[in-house]
Amino acid sequence: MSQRGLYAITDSTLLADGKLLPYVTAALRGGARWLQYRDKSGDASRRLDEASQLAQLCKSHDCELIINDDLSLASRLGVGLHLGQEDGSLREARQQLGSQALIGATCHASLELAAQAISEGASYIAFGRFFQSVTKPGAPAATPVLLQQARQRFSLPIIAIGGITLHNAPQLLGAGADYLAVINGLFGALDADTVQLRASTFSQLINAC
Ligand SMILES: Cc1ncc(COP(=O)(O)OP(=O)(O)O)c(N)n1
Ligand SMILES: Cc1nc(C(=O)O)sc1CCOP(=O)(O)O
Ligand SMILES: [Mg+2]
Repeated sequence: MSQRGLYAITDSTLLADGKLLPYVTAALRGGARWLQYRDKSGDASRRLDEASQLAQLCKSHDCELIINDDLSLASRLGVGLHLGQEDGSLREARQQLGSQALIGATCHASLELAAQAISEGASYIAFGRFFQSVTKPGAPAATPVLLQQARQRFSLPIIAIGGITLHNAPQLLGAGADYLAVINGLFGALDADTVQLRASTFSQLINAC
């Protein structure tokens, strides 16, 4: 598994109307290393269907698939999982998914939440939001200094999220982020070609740091 890269996150509003597969394909062609399926609908059968298709796509592009919020879907597909503070037990997820599974935790702007997540079995820690986010405007704010502190204290992958664009990404990379988790700055594009170009530019920025 690569240790740095672009972490693309899907959004059911941005990727409605048949855009999910072509836009994700474009992100993977552009070099996204991790993909999170983030769908807040309660439509279990559509979620299973979409996540299964994404699992195939990720496999053929050597990309890790991570399911947001839903341990049972991650377990069913044998893929990774991302849990927020209100999304259930990391220990239970680790137990159910096994020692090799990629399991991430939202840590907001708190090194203590990160230390706790690591002790409970997280494979990566995610901090944010670093900039104003169209997708999640109410998320608590974090600053790049936090990334520097996390870098000094923890050795597992550090993820930055929230309002990230090609323009502001270098600040976070310079402060120590390993992965940039992006929704609107990647998928908020008029066509799939633009998504691919953005993904490859993010990937180049990350590799250059
Ligand atoms: C990589 C990454 N970091 C943070 C989040 C946010 O998770 P959460 O706080 O559970 O919020 P929702 O995404 O579930 O709305 C994330 N999804 N991914
Ligand atoms: C899902 C999510 N979680 C955040 C956090 O800070 O925990 S910010 C966020 C939204 C990320 O989307 P965009 O790249 O469009 O800002
Ligand atoms: Mg969540």
